[in-house]
Amino acid sequence: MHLPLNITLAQLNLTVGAIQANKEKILAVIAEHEGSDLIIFPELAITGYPPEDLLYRPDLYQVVSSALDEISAATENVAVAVGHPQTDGETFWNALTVFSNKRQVATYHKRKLPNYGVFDENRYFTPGDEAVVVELQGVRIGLLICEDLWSPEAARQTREAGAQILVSVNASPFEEYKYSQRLQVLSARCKETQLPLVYVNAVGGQDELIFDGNSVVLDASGDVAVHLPHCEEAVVTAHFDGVQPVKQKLPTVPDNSASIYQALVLALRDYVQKNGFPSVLLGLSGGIDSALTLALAVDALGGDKVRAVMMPYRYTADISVADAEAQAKTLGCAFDIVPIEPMVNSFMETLTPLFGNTERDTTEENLQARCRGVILMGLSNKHGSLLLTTGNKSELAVGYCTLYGDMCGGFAPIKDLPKCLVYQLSIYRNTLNPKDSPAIPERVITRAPSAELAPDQKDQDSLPPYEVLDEIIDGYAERDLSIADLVALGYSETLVKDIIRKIERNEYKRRQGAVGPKVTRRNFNKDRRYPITNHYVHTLMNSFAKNEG
Ligand SMILES: Nc1ncnc2c1ncn2[C@@H]1O[C@H](COP(=O)(O)OP(=O)(O)OC[C@H]2O[C@@H]([n+]3cccc(C(=O)O)c3)[C@H](O)[C@@H]2O)[C@@H](O)[C@H]1O
Ligand SMILES: Nc1ncnc2c1ncn2[C@@H]1O[C@H](COP(=O)(O)OP(=O)(O)OP(=O)(O)O)[C@@H](O)[C@H]1O
Ligand SMILES: NC(=O)CC[C@H](N)C(=O)O
Repeated sequence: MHLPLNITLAQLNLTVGAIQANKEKILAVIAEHEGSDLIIFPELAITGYPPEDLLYRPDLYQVVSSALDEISAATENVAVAVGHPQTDGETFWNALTVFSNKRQVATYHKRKLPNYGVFDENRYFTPGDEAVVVELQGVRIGLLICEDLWSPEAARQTREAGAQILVSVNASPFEEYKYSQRLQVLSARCKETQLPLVYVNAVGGQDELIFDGNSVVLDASGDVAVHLPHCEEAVVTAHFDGVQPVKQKLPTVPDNSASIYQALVLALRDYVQKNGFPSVLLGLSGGIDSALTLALAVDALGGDKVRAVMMPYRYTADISVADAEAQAKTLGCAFDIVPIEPMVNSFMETLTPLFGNTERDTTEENLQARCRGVILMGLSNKHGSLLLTTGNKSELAVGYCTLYGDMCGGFAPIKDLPKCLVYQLSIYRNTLNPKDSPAIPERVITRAPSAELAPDQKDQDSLPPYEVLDEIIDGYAERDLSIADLVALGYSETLVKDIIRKIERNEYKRRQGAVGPKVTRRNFNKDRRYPITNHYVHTLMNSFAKNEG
């Protein structure tokens, strides 16, 4: 006979390195949920995730230890499971401790350390080597940490050690379609072990990572009984009748566009707020990238914290100025028009004699982008406002952006969105406004994309259609397809080789670019760490030529 059990899932937004503030947040939840039997916090809750090389600092462990003492002292009426790094001076573990009755009941060490994609846990931690099960109200609870669940072994061993309910603490980052992928994995573990699972994820933006929450309780058949919201903090108590979770009303799961959009809003808001910026600004061109970035910024921070600057030059169409102004008005943010003609002319006067008898080329185009960068950085410095840079994944892939020009900025909200996804999210965002006041003017979505750096310039003068470009980038950079694979998909060899060369040649540019949130399965940051000085592209081209010959 088991007593009813109440388990509280604390899906909190914690801040990396803010050990005292994180502890205070944890203590506040404990004080509010003393009627619960067990409160569960996310993976490495004390330090936030991922603490990266902070884990090398010996002083970190002293601060963690005194925070844990305070948490332990608050557990007179409720048990608490809290994640933290731990060391004995030589070995370092990713740990989960259960406190109850003001004492440490058990500490579990993560057995499966993720070391792929954005993860680096082998750099810091040694894997644990045993299952840990604690008994609460006569129910045996097995402890797991995030990656432990992504293969069958650890959950199976925990069941063999006597667990009747699995509890997992997590810092599982968002990417497109991650929720359904995660649910399949979790559900498989429940079916294999025939045990229910309480899965508590972190929420919040942390540099390029977004933790999307979506904590769940699954029953022993792998069906969802409790589901916490996407990209919001939430503390929810799940009720267990014996070892069976009682089903609660489930929230609607946002579709692909909504889930990405909300994740980007969270990432932007947390980056700005956690880094202490009072406001943001951006260059608003009348094009779709800056328009979507503006909508995200206003949704994240409110119009009063956002400034848009239109900086026309002689190639800027009147409709670009009109659309930029209309959008800023609809979204209620500050808007300035600052023509760059005098600046460009002055630079050209100085540079022309130095250029000698050279032809006009992208140098002159880059100068326009750089004049805009100087204006925006001046405003950023003067007002302490963070400059948002507006490049998307397709442009950054092929280097279609100017260093120290439109790449100026401290955060890049859409850097991991291929251009086609920029369109998809813009169309989605417009469904949230009344038809007569779209968040993004319709013409911005329907007109042909242009950098407006030369007369009548269109992106497609230098690049293939974005549907094609995005497919090739996805195939080559995200799925590691070969030239032959891409040609077999129907793309011309010349085009495939040209895009691959551009991708490889522009690693240096991406490396200098601002940080921004991961959305795709493989971003150009932690997920794909390519050398800058790198001749593999020649190897690739040569070996393809040989295969063909
Ligand atoms: N491996 C390497 N390591 C370090 N630095 C390297 C490098 N290779 C070149 N560089 C340096 O980088 C410089 C070239 O880079 P950069 O100055 O950026 O200029 P670049 O890549 O030559 O030109 C920028 C391109 O982006 C297009 N654009 C610009 C602005 C906005 C948009 C848009 O639609 O959004 C498009 C523009 O039309 C042009 O085709 C060279 O002068 C060289 O010194
Ligand atoms: N006339 C302009 N006024 C203000 N900012 C501009 C202007 N032109 C370019 N920018 C800034 O530089 C970025 C690069 O934009 P550009 O127009 O060159 O091409 P894009 O990548 O198609 O971007 P967008 O779709 O926003 O126009 C813009 O997103 C914007 O932030
Ligand atoms: N922190 C972790 O162990 C995360 C790894 C895991 N595979 C995930 O993305 O959910």
